[in-house]
Amino acid sequence: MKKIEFSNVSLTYDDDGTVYNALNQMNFSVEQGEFVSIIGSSGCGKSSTLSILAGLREPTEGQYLIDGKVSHGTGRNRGVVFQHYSLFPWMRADENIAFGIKQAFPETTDKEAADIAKEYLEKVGLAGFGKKYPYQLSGGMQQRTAIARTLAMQPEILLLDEPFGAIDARNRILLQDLLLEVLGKEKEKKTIVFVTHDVDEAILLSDRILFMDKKRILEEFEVPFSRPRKREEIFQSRDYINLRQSLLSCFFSGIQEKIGGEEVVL
Ligand SMILES: Nc1ncnc2c1ncn2[C@@H]1O[C@H](COP(=O)(O)OP(=O)(O)OP(=O)(O)O)[C@@H](O)[C@H]1O
Repeated sequence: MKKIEFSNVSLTYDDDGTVYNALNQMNFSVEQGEFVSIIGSSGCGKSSTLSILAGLREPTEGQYLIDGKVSHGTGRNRGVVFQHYSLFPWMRADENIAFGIKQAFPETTDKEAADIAKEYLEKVGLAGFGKKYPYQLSGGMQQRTAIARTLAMQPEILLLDEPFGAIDARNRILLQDLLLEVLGKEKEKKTIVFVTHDVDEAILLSDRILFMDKKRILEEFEVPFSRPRKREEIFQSRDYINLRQSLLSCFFSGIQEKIGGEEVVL
């Protein structure tokens, strides 16, 4: 069943009278429970796509459907994690999570919200860090907290906009593995749209990868690995090498046109 459907979505930004077309007649869909990554060069419109899906912007033309119904604005069925951790600096980690829970489920008591916050902190490997303020946590720990907050709000759809983009290489690996582990344990399988520049990250995490350029989806690739996944096994397989090569070719295929020359040496 289609959980998300983008139908001829265009988006223009009006920047003080200068109109810029960021998305052009974009079409794609995501199945219920599917993990889809969107990759593409900087400025191709990935974040704009996600902001429409999150309900933070409305398409200028076209529409998007969730569960078969045209959607507008934000909603409890969607949770977003951004690259910058977006925690409230004046709240402790557990309070940040409990606040999210109370926003999503206002009927929850303070005690229930605190218990759920504790449970989710444990899930992301931060048991014992609930009383810390964001400035007392590393970037990776802050992002774990942001992921815990979003998951604790129990969205059906998880939207992640380069969530590990600001994390160092070692912690990035730990967080990718953690995300796979945590998602694998959720009762309901989430539908996920994940924006990244990182080809390896997209292959490791996704069921399908959409390559974006020229303000729309240009190609899509099925990721042929079963779950649970082991990074070492995947990265040594022939399928991985072939898929990686195909994705990199997408990135480089327009490069002559972009830099304006015939003689490109890579
Ligand atoms: N608020 C805005 N006003 C005007 N133009 C914008 C605005 N936000 C984005 N754009 C432009 O729209 C285009 C798409 O931006 P978007 O952030 O969606 O790309 P992206 O693929 O996510 O880029 P990156 O990978 O660098 O984050 C870019 O050319 C950007 O400059």
